[in-house]
Amino acid sequence: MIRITDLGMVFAQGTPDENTALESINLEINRGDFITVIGSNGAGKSTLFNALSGTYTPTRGTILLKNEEAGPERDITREPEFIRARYIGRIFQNPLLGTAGKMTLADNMMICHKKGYKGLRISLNTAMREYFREQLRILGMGLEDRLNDNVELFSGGQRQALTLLMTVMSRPALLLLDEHTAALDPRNAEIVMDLTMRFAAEYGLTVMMITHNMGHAIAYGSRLIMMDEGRILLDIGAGEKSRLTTESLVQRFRDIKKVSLQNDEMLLG
Ligand SMILES: Nc1ncnc2c1ncn2[C@@H]1O[C@H](COP(=O)(O)OP(=O)(O)OP(=O)(O)O)[C@@H](O)[C@H]1O
Repeated sequence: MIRITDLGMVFAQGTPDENTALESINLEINRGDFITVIGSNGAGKSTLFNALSGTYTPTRGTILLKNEEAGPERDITREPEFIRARYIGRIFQNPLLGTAGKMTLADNMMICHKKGYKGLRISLNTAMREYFREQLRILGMGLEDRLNDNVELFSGGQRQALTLLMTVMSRPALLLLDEHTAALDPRNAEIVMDLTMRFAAEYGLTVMMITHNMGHAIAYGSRLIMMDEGRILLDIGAGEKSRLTTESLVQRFRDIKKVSLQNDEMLLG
C-alpha cells in the first residue's frame, strides 16, 4: 500500500553540521499492517514519520502510495503535508497537540469532521451533535455529556483519547503514532492503548507506532521494525513476532551489530 524506496534524509547538507538521519530506508507497508517501531535515540524513527507525513522532504528516494486495490501507485514524496493530512493521521506524545484547548469539544469535532470537505458548510445541527455523542460514547469517559466544554478542561488522558477518536473518525489510510501514550500516567496509557487496538481492529487501520517500551513493541501489532543509525536493522513479521521475547530481540540486535549490551535500555535509551 505504501512503498518506500531508498529513502534518505540529510540535515544541513554540505555544512559542518551535516547530519544523516536516514541512510537508505526500504519498506513496504501493507494495508492492515500494525507495525511497532523501536530504536535508540537518534535512530531516525521520527524523521521517517516526518518524511511519511510530509513534514520534511527527504533528500533522496521515493514514497509511493496505492490507496485502492485497483488504482495506480501515486508518488507522494513531495506532496505537501496539509494534503497528506487528509489521509495520513499522526498523533504525538504531547496530549495537548491534537486538540484546540480554547475551543469546545463540539467545535473540535466539527473541524475534524469537516476535514476533506473543503468549502462545504456543514452546520452543527442536532443530528451532528447526536453523531458526535455516539462516537464519544465509545471512549467510555463520559465526554458525550460535555460537548459544550472547552477541551482545555479535560485531562491529558481524555485529550489523547479524544485526539485518537478524532483522527480515526476520518479512517486514515495510514495512522502514525509517535509514542502517543508515553506522556500519560500508566492507567490512562493503558486506556488509550486499548482504544488504539480496538479502533485498529474494528476499522482495519494501517498503523505505525513508535515506542520506547520494548514490551509494548512485542505485545502489540503484527510486525516490528527496529531502526538504528538511519537504517532498518530488523523487520519481523507476525509469525516470528508472536514468539519474540525482550531477550531474543536484544540478542538479535547484538548479533547484527556485533556489540554486547547489558540490557534493553541500552538499545532503546
Ligand atoms: N530538524 C532537524 N534538523 C537537524 N537534525 C535533525 C532534525 N530532526 C532530527 N535530526 C537529527 O536526525 C537524527 C535522527 O533523529 P530522530 O528524531 O529521527 O530520531 P528518533 O529515532 O526519533 O529519536 P528519539 O527516540 O530520540 O526521538 C538525530 O541525529 C537528530 O538529531
